[in-house]
Amino acid sequence: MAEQREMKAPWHSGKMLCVAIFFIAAVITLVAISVVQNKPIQQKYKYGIVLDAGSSHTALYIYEWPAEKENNTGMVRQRHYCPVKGKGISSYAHNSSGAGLSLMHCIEEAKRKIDPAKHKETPVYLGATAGMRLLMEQDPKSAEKVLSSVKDTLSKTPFDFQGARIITGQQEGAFGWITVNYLGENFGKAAGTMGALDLGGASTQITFVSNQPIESPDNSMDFRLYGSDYQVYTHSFLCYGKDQVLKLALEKQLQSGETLLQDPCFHQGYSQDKQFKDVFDTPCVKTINKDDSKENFTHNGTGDFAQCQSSIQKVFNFSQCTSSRCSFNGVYQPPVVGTFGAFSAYYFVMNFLNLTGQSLEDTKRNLADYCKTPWNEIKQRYGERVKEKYLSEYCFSGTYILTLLENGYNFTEDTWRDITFIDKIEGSSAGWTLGYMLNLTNMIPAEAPDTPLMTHGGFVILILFLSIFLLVLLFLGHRFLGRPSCSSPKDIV
Ligand SMILES: Nc1ncnc2c1ncn2[C@@H]1O[C@H](COP(=O)(O)OP(=O)(O)O)[C@@H](O)[C@H]1O
Ligand SMILES: [Ca+2]
Repeated sequence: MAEQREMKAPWHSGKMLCVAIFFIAAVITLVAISVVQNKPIQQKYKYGIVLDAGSSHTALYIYEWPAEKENNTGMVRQRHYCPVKGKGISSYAHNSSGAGLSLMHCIEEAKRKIDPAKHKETPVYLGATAGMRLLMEQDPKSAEKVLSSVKDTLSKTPFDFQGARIITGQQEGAFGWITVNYLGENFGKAAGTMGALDLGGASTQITFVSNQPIESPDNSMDFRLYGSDYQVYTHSFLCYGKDQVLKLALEKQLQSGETLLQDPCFHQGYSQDKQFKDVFDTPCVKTINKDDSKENFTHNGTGDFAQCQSSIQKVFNFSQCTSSRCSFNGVYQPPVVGTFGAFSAYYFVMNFLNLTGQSLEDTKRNLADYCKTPWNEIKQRYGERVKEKYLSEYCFSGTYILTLLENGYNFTEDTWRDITFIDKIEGSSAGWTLGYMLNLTNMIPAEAPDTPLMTHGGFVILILFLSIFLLVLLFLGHRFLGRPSCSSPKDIV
C-alpha cells in the first residue's frame, strides 16, 4: 500500500506539470500568434495628396503613412505619382477653366489608388510655384481665375480639399530642405542636415544650414524639429529657372536687333525659326522687342561650351553687393557648407548628360564634348527616346547648371564633391511637396517623439524566445528533478 502511495505522488505531480507545460505553451503560442496576426489589422494607413503646380507642368503625389506612427521621422512615403497631361496651370491664363479640367485625369487616378473609405479623410493641397508667381505679376486677374478654376475642381472631389495657393519662394526652398532631410532621417542627428538645391523652369532655390550668422532676415528661417534647432539660409531666384534663363540669354544675344542668332549653347547644325514674342513675353525679360515689324528670328547653334558659359554669365549681375558676400544680383549668401542634394531639373539634366558623380573638371570636359557634338548625331543617338525640345536644350541647361553652381553660388572644385544629384530618396521624390504636406498636417513635431521600448518585430522575437526558454526549463526540471511523466502509472512501473 505504502509503495502504491509513493508511486501515486510522482504520477500526480507529473500530470500537474504536464498540464502546466501545455497550458503555458498554449497561452504563449496564442499570444505570439495574436501579436503576429493582429498586426496588419491594427496597422491603419493614412493618405495625403499634394499637387505641385510648377511652371512647366503639374504633378500629383499621393503619400501614405501608418496612422499610429505619424510623428516618427521618415514614416511618410510616396505611394503614387501622376503627371498631369499638358503644360503648367499658368499656361491657362487665357482659358482659365482648362486649368481645373487638366487635373481631372490624375484626380480619377487618385480615387482608384486610395481606398474609397479613406477618401473623405484624405487631405488634398495644391501649391503653385514660380509660373503662377510670374502670372500674378504680369496679369493678376488671369492668375486669380486660374486659381479659382483649380479650387473649383478640387473642392468637388471626394477628398478633403485644403486649399490651392501660390507658395512663396522661401516656402518652396524651406519645404524642399525639410523633404530631403526628413527622408534622409537627418533631423535630431549629430551628423547634421543636407542642403537643398532645387532647379525649376521659372525659379531656383538654395537652402542650407550655414556655419555663420545669417546677415539678412529675408534669407533666414528658424525651425525646431525633433528636438533640435535649425537656422537655415534660403533664397529663391525668380526668373532663374532654366526656361526663363534661356529667354534671358536669348534676349541678351538678340539685343542687337538681329534676326539671325548664332548660339554657342545649341548644337552645330541646329536651326529653328522662333518667334520674338516667345523670348520677350515674360516679366523676367525687362526690355521690349525693339523692332516689332519682324516676328521671327532664326536660332542657329554653334556648339561651343566656353562661349556658352560666357553668354550665360551675362545673365548674372556680380557687380553689386551690399552685404559681406553675395551670390549674384546683390543677394546675400554665406559660403556653402556641408553636403547638398540637387534635385528636379538639376537631376533630369545631369542624369541625362551622365554627369553625376564626377569631379568639376571632368564634368566641364565631358559637357564641352557633348556641346560640340553636331545636332544630327545627337538626334540619331537619343532622338527616339527624348523629346526634341529637351534634347536641343541639354547643352544649354548643363552649362547653366555649372555656371549657377560655380559662379552663382560659389561652389569650388572641392565643394562640388559634396553635391549629390538626386531624384528619389527611399522611393519618394525629392521636392517641396512632401515637406509642404508634413508642415500643413503638423506631422513634424518640435520635440523628438518618445520612442517605443521595443519594435514590434523585437517583441515577437522576445515572446518566442521566452516560450522556448520556459519549455526547455520545464523539460529539464521534469527530467532531472521530479522525473514526472505524462504517461499512465502503469508505464512507470
Ligand atoms: N526629362 C526632363 N529633361 C529635362 N528637363 C526636364 C525634364 N522633365 C522636366 N524638366 C524640366 O524641369 C523643370 C521643372 O520646373 P517646374 O517645376 O515646372 O517649374 P518651377 O519649379 O520653376 O515652377 C522645367 O524646366 C522642365 O522643363
Ligand atoms: Ca518645381
